[in-house]
Amino acid sequence: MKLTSTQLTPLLQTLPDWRFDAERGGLIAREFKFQNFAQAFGFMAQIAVIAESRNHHPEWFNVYNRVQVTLTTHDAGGLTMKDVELARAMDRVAAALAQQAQEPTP
Ligand SMILES: C[C@H](O)[C@H](O)[C@H]1CNC2=NC(N)=NC(=O)C2=N1
Repeated sequence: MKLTSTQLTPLLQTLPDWRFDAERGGLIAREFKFQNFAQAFGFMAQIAVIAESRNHHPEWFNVYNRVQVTLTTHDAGGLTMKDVELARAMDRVAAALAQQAQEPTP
């Protein structure tokens, strides 16, 4: 079910790296930047598994180490909790990859 603006406002505050855009009934967008293509593609591979299991899929665009993501729910004509939850999963996976990149190789 499409989130109302009253529901959306506090949820968007929990997604500070995402930009809300009112186009197409409402969408959120974020650009992720990784160390290289392998890490960007690793992110996409992890998210692909999650997206498939939830039957909720991102719109995204990748060039080298950048992944530009747009989330919306076409079926609902705007943003739903599925988008919020997928955004959270993306933030979590990207943060974990950034963390791993910091660690010295064993
Ligand atoms: C037919 C299929 O269930 C629908 O197209 C699903 C699949 N994944 C989806 N993903 C997203 N982001 N929005 C949708 O509305 C959507 N709908």
